[in-house]
Amino acid sequence: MIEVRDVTRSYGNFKALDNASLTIREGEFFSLLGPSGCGKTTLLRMIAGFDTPTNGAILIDGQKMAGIPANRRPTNMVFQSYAIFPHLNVEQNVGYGLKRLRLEKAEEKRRVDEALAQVELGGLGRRGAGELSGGQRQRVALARALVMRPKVLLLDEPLSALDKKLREQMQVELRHLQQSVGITFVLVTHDQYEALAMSDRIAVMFGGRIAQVDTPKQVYQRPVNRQVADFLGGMNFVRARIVGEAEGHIVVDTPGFGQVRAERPRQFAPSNGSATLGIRPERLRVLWDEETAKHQVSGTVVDRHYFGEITHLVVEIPGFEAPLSVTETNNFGADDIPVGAPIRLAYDPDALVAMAD
Ligand SMILES: Nc1ncnc2c1ncn2[C@@H]1O[C@H](COP(=O)(O)OP(=O)(O)OP(=O)(O)O)[C@@H](O)[C@H]1O
Repeated sequence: MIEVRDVTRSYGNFKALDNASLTIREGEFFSLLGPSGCGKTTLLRMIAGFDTPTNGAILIDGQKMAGIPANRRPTNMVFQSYAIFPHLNVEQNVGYGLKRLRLEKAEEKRRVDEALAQVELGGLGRRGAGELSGGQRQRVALARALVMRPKVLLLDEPLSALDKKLREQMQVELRHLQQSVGITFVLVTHDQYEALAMSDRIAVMFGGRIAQVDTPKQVYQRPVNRQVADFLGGMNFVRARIVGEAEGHIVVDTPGFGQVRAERPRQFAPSNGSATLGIRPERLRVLWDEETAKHQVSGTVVDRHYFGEITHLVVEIPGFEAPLSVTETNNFGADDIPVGAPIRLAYDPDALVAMAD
């Protein structure tokens, strides 16, 4: 288990990390997600022991890490530029870190073979580093870290150099690998899809602060504020007036959706009387022909963008301050709806999320 307790990292007056606290559980796939410069690499490097907190403490398995150098920590890091040695073959690259353990030759070979099998590179041990694809090089870098049998594997944007298709394939593989070896993975990424696809839990960070720590579904469906909602994908925002409060819920009124009961936002100051209501574009559904729904709004299509499997519609609704974005699959012909056409949209009130303003 990793505990980050009130950790700040300052450079002069600038705080790269500002009083961050979180707990990463044993065996968890945990991601640090946020835009460039939010402090995620800074936090990862401090867990690894490559950097030191200005204030606060980092504990691994209950032990304070202050003063313990990187090579004495139960962690191992896989870097973005997967720094494998070009003059060594795959086996030599993977076995490199084992040299200082002075194992018996047979034991060393057994561990290298095991690590290569874990990343599905068995049989490629004699290949030169220069004779590998990008995906294979990434696997060598992973094997090189796994061979040290760390309790925690730290990954700094490990897939960012790969093209989209390979990256998606490696995301699945990395997740399987983590489940089969059962060790804790901490991943730094600025790619929300990557974090959502792979993680047990995600810490979303902005400007050196941790905004939310939750499961992928929770951060996506129940973001604590607009910033988190926006970073994790498209979101329609509607300003709402708070007209009632109940246990764990609030009742809000909007000109467009009327009165709805919503889960009470976690970061919420009830005094100011207003909140923001959000709904994801894919939670609005086009109603065709005579179809009706209990909850629906009507408007006009003002723009349309075709993306192959889906179409993105922009819909103006009387009473709404901004047009709604709608993503609809092309199964029923959303790609043929003309701009200017009248349209009705169904929504589930449970898909509306109230956020602090
Ligand atoms: N040695 C340093 N001196 C001064 N400022 C630094 C130093 N290292 C990092 N910073 C600043 O701290 C902030 C956080 O950096 P960090 O590398 O943690 O961001 P990040 O979220 O990992 O971003 P990226 O995805 O671009 O790597 C940035 O504004 C960066 O410029």
